[in-house]
Amino acid sequence: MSETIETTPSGGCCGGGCCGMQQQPEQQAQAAQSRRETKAPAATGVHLETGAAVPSATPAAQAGPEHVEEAVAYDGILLSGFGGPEGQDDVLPFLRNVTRGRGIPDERLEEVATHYRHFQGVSPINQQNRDLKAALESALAVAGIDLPVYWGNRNWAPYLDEALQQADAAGATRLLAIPTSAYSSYSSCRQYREDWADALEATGLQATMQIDKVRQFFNHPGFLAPFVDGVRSTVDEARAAGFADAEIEVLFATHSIPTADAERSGAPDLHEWGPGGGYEAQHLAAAEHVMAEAAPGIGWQLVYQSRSGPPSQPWLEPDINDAIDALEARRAVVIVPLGFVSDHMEVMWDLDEEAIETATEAGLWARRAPTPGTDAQYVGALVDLVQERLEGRPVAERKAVTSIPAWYDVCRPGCCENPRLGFRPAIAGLQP
Ligand SMILES: CC1=C(CCC(=O)O)c2cc3nc(cc4[nH]c(cc5[nH]c(cc1n2)c(C)c5CCC(=O)O)c(CCC(=O)O)c4C)C(CCC(=O)O)=C3C
Ligand SMILES: [Fe+2]
Repeated sequence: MSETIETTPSGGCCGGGCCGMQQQPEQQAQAAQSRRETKAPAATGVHLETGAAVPSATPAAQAGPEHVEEAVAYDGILLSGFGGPEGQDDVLPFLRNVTRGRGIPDERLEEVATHYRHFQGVSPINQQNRDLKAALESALAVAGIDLPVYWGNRNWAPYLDEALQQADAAGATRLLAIPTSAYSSYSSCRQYREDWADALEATGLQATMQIDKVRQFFNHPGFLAPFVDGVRSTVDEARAAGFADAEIEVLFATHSIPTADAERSGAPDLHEWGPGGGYEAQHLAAAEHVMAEAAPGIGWQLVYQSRSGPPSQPWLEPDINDAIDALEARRAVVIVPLGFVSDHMEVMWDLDEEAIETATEAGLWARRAPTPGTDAQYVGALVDLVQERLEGRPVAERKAVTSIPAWYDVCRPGCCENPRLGFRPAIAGLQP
């Protein structure tokens, strides 16, 4: 860990306020106590700036109300995507769906629409999810799990409502949902849970259908394995192109979110995350693991992309383009789309067009590593997440890497809420 930390300009556990450094003693004591009582996951290791040992919680998670350790006989899997347009006519209606209730001005939508227009209005995300569904179906069959996979999206057809209607028509009453999103935040966790609740209401299935969700899987080894492979081979490509290790920088890119959302991400009642909340901590832990496996000793940072919202509103930083411009001694950058499970517009535009252009203009060699997509290791991780819930596998035996143990099956109260958008009921939480 320390080797990675030394080479990490903005990476590491917190960049300032993490680990209780900015908390009042009373808050620290309370947080420490809740850690003891609940044996909650917490970062372990050495504080970046002070070098002091970070108080380590239990190395493996222990079951609490947020964990389900009993076997459940599910009737099907609800694969849940973001959704994306598949033609020019879909673009604006899709963008209005995504931003409904948020007051995002039309000029901003028009601006985002140009990214889609550039690709004939087609995002690859729906085809990625069709392929993922097919791969998941075969992998489940190979594992001897006889469950149908229903696929529905939050923001474009096929919608979650349709998937629930199909499941209901087949007689299903209990589904295990898989979001195509690995981390904790409003956009990547709570909003899925709210949209599942909405879909139950819209279809009138509230009383007859139960939806649970798999844990956030940012630290499942099968999810991270394609990133390990991608970093290893892209760093090798840079070396083959003649760059010394000290000239290579790995940039782990994820979606920026408002800092106000970040603070509420990832069970904030149980953890002393830094100002970037559980969202940032999970990404840092995942990136540290990937680097330790794939390219120990090479410099890396966590960077953010695709910021929107008014300039007055703080979002997580640094932006990937600013980070590229700030690179001094580096001549080659490896961009890793760590925050995303498949290719989609934010990968094709914000990374492959914009970030690569920024790097090229700065005279840097730049390549992007692949997203997991339908990599067999990632699909295997999804099968394992289903299997652990079917069998009620004890939390301590679940597969998890990084300094954070296996995440919760049931979200903590207040987890990933978004006060700007107001309260909406959600499934799979200790509070609705
Ligand atoms: C954390 C996160 C993920 C990763 C987790 C996950 O995968 O769920 C993600 C994924 C995606 N985001 C996507 C698209 C969009 N996201 C938007 C807006 C926003 N995303 C946010 C966050 C995230 N987004 C936030 C905080 C906003 C601002 C809204 C606000 O005001 O709070 C907008 C509106 C326009 C704009 O604001 O740019 C669009 C069109 C697509 C589909 C791309 C395609 O079609 O190929 C995907 C996979
Ligand atoms: Fe987004």
